[in-house]
Amino acid sequence: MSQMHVDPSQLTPAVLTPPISKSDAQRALVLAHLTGAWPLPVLQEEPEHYLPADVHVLTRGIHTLRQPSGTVRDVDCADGGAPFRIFVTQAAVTPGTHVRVTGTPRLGERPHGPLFESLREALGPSGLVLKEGNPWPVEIKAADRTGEPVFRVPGAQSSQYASSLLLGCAALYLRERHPWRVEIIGPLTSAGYLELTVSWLRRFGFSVQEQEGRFEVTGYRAPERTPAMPGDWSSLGYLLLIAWRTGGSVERADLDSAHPDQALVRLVERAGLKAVPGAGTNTLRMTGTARDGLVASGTECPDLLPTLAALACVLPRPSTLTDVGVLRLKESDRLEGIRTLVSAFGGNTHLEGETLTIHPPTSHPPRFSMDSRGDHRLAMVAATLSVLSGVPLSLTGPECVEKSFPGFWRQLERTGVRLTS
Ligand SMILES: O=C(O)C1=C[C@@H](OP(=O)(O)O)[C@@H](O)[C@H](O)C1
Ligand SMILES: C=C(OP(=O)(O)O)C(=O)O
Repeated sequence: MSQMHVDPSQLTPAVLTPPISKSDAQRALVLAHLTGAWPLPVLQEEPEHYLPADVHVLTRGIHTLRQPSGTVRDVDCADGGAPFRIFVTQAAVTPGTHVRVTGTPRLGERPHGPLFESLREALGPSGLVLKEGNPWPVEIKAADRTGEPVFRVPGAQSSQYASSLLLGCAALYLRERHPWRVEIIGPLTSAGYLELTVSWLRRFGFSVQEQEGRFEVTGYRAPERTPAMPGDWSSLGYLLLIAWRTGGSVERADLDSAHPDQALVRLVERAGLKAVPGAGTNTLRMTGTARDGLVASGTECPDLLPTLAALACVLPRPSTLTDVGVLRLKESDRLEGIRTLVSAFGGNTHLEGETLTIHPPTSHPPRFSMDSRGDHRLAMVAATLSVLSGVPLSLTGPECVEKSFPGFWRQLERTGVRLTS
């Protein structure tokens, strides 16, 4: 595992650029495939080295589904939760498909059972084969017919099950020309991501009816143009905080995006920070002086909580993160990761039920160390804390940022941070 030293002693203002959002791109990829807009022009225009690895993962998966059927094909989903879950449903509803899917050990450990069960319940009687290895490979032979047009799935662990199934409903609607729906059992976590899926379906011309936990695809009419791809609000979270500290700005910060992590703009206001327009379209900078702690929920914006935890370490008062249980189910146990980061920086955390309180340190340490545990967000969040505090960081495993933000280290260098191995 490689080592990186982050030296934030000579910061300078810069205009910083996030990558496109992998969550938006994954939805657009599937819908482009289904509606005849493949390959998606906006992705072709993006510099190859700036595309999140998870976008490549799903692109390869869909490419497989577009090949003539007949042979068993292997698909590697690497560490991609959403790409894997989205791909599984598309494979299950694409007649003639027979694939063997693999991924990292961590992806294999993450929960997928409710999605598999939902697919088996709806499509198993119609010929779907979905066999789990230990945990890999997951073998899928598509259903050749269908039955009752409904997928039922629990909402508690992940919104990705419902998003994946709703994209499956779009595929089945186009095939059968009658409505298909997803019924969510119990409360839905990360609901904003299912709304993101609905918003992409609509942008691609699908009609979606929503009513008390039921999401139904009821129509399709080709749109006049393919929608634009916004900058990634999860990545904008790190960059906006870095811009606050360095006096720089960020571009591609589209405030009309439907991404849940746009909540950052509202959530930091409690701490005394404000995002204001910078020079240029969709350019923002951050002003204000830290005066209080933060309050944020893992149900609203799970991927933002590690970023907010980094900010919490440099605020004058404690911060509260609620509904943190879902963080255990990500690329690493991020609840544990946040607690480790705060304590490496000299602060304290207190967990009561699903609520984590972060007490910032009274004085900053001379330096701190962090192991990313292969989790892109922990790597970028540790580096963000280093910039926010001016404290040098020794980071183990920096390369995992590829998953969502391959250009992260280059952006950090633009703002004067010196990186050495
Ligand atoms: O649908 C998506 O693109 C995502 C949904 C969220 O996951 P959960 O719904 O599992 O919380 C989020 O954490 C993940 O990074 C991306
Ligand atoms: C949880 C994440 O992604 P996924 O679930 O798609 O692996 C993430 O990017 O923070």
